[in-house]
Order: sequence, then structure tokens, then C-alpha cells
Amino acid sequence: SAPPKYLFGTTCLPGPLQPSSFNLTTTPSCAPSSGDPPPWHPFTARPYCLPKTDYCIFTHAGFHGSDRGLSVIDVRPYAITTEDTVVDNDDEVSRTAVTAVADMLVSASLSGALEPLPDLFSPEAASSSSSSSSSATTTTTAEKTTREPTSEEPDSKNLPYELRDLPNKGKGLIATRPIPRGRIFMIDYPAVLADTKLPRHVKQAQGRELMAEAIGRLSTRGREEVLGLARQNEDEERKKRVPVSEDVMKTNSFVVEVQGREYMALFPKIARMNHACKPSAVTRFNSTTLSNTAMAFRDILPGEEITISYSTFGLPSTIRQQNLLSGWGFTCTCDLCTSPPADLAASDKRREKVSRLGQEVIELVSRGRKEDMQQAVALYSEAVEAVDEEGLVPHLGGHYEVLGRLWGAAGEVEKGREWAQRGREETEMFERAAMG
Ligand SMILES: C[S@@+](CC[C@H](N)C(=O)[O-])C[C@H]1O[C@@H](n2cnc3c(N)ncnc32)[C@H](O)[C@@H]1O
Repeated sequence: SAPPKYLFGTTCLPGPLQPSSFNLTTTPSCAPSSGDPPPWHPFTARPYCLPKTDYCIFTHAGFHGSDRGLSVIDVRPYAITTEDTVVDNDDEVSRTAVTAVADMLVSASLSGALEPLPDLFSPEAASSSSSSSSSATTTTTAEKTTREPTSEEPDSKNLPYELRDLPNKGKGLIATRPIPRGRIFMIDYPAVLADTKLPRHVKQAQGRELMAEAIGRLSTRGREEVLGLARQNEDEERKKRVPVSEDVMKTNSFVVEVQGREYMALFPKIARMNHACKPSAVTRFNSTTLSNTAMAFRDILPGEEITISYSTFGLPSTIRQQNLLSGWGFTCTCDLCTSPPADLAASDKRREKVSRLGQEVIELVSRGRKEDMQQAVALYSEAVEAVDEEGLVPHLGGHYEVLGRLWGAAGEVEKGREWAQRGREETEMFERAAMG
């Protein structure tokens, strides 16, 4: 069969993959002289571009020292119009996730700062990936970025959690040691990043090809870890219709923003955490390093499930349930959703109150009248109390500081200072906990 087309059709990338050095008029040699980086540097494999689309896959085998690799499905990192590509005007932007990754790789290799994963995943997370995974590993390119694990096996005993089977939720993470509020217990990096606009720009079969190829280009370990993740379509008939790579991406990805653009991001360790409407942990994505850290929302005791929220906190339970079903394909069985109706109603009432009061405070503040500030302080204090009661934020430092500013705006400078100080103390305490 015909060889697949690569970035720039049959030509090579001119030098290091940096947007500023792109020059379509030059025809660089495809055979770099010895010692030169490969034309797809800093990526470790020749990019694969889907013919007649603007999408390519860029892979790095050891992103952040991980032995699973990273594949990015993205538009070509420059505005391009050739007879071979389709360009959406919205997409004529040269900064994308792939350029961010490329810049990061280039600067890290220059400074020698390609950091290893500080927290290693449990080997169990890779689970026994079945032979069904082979469909997704049947790829269109012969060239693979396979890099067998060379680092020491992670000592899973050091992790404060383990992966277990849970009733009605598939697998989930259970704490094996106490995890104090504010403690960062997991750092993860994406295995796959895919432009969220992809489904609008390519046909279903093409999208499926790209997903399978992107996962197929990870290391053996990366592929096994990703393909061992949960699937939405547990029903055997549907399993036959939906390829494993697409199903895994759909069930386990989160939307993140990189360079002002949205990407589906698959974080294989983070993906093991189930949803809860009153979660015990929270994740924070850093769009510069692409790391995703998980932090304890409150003290977590051994034996407790570690959960995060996939939904917006302020929504009432019925809307949350609908969103989880339509967006994630499951009926939520978290502790709050399965609590007695009176408890659920009380929680809804508190959340509704927080949203309403927040809105009222915004309106008062935006009027900019000093005489409204006393009322803004009263409403904000009530909202913070409800937030605390509902256990909605991991720490209240930020809210206390806002309260301090509102007191200041109301002319009560001393009270303003007191609250701002309290806020700073709470934030510092929380940050100390995060440092361990
Ligand atoms: C990102 S995965 C979470 C980890 C997954 N349980 C596993 O086995 O790897 C999302 C899937 O987990 C299940 N799940 C997560 N949170 C749930 C909840 N609150 N209630 C019921 N099922 C849940 C659903 O099947 C959902 O499609």
C-alpha cells in the first residue's frame, strides 16, 4: 500500500519544530546529515498527517520522563493552505498545544531539565490489558515510538491509595493511608491530547483512525495503561461497534485549555478517580507544564474512596445527574446522590443559595456604590458560610481575602485587614500541606 503522507506531504520539517522556523518555500533534505536532529525534532517520531485534513499526530516517547509517551492530535502548527489540506479560518492560529509541547521539549532539553515523573503510577493501573486492545494498535504507520520501560519499577507501596473494584462504578481509588486536607497525592501528565474540534472537521472513520494511531504510537506500557482504562460501552454489542480507542478517550478524557484552545486530555492515573458530587479530592491542571495534580479536598481516611467532581459544583442534583448521564454516560451513584431525599434537598438548597448570593454580590459590587458594600459583605459572609457547610471548596482562604476587600470597600479598614490576614493564613496553611 502507498506510504502514508507525513507532515509537509512528502517533504520533511525544516529543522527543529518551532513555528518561527517554518518556511514552506524551502525544500529541506529528507536525509539529515549525521549528528543533525531528525526533521521532526523535538518529537521522537515522524508525525503522521491524515490525508486531506489539517490534522496530524505528534508523538514524544519520554515526555516529562514518563515511559508511556505523549501523542498530540492537532492541527498543523501554522496556517497552511495547500491543495492537500482543508483549513478552517478559525484554526489559522500558529500557537497550539503541539507548539507548546514542542517549545517545552526544546527548552527542557536545552536546559537539561526534562524532569521525571515525581509520582509513579501503580503497575496495577495498567491492568491486564486484553488482546482486544490489538484493534487499536493496528496502526497505519510502520514507524512506532515504542520505548520499553527502562526506569525502575515504581514502588507501589509508597502510594497512599490503591486501585480496587467497586460496586456499580467499575474500578476506583481507595486511600490506604491517611491523606491530609490540601496534600498533593498524585501528579499526572497526558498520554493523549486531542483538539476538541476534531469531530467537527473529520469524518467518523478518520477520527477513529487518528485516535487509534495516537494511542498506537505510545510505548507498549503507555498503550497497555491507556487501553486498560474503563470503557463506557460495556455492552458486548456496542463494544463491537465502538473501537476501544474511541471509547477509552470518551470515557476518560477531560477538557483542558492550552494556548487558549480546548483539548481532550487523557490523564491515565487521574482517569481512575470516580466522580462524586461532594468529592474528596480536586485536580488542578497547569497549562504551562501540562501537569495535572490531585490534592485532597479534605482529610481522607484509609478505606475511603478518593473522588473528584466531573461536574460544576453550583448545579442542583437533578441537573448534575442529567449532565453526567449525557456527557459521561453514567448514572451517578455517589454518596450524595444516593443519600436520603431530605439530605439531598438540603444540599440543593445550600448550593442554590451560594449561586444566588454570589450573583447578588456581583450586582452590588458592579454598581460601584459605597453604600451597597455593607450589604455585599453580609451576603458574601452568608455565602461563605453555606460553602463551608456544604464542604464545597478545599480551603476558604480566597473567600476570606475577598471578604476582606469587601469590608475595606465598605470603609471598615480594620475589619478588612483582619479578614485578609485570616485568608492569607488559611492559604499559607493549605500550601504548606500541599508541599507535604
Ligand atoms: C473516568 S472513569 C473513572 C474510573 C473507572 N471507574 C474505572 O474503572 O477506571 C469514568 C467511569 O467511571 C464510572 N463512574 C465514575 N463515577 C461514577 C459515579 N459517581 N457513579 C457511577 N459510576 C461512576 C462510570 O462508568 C464512568 O463512565
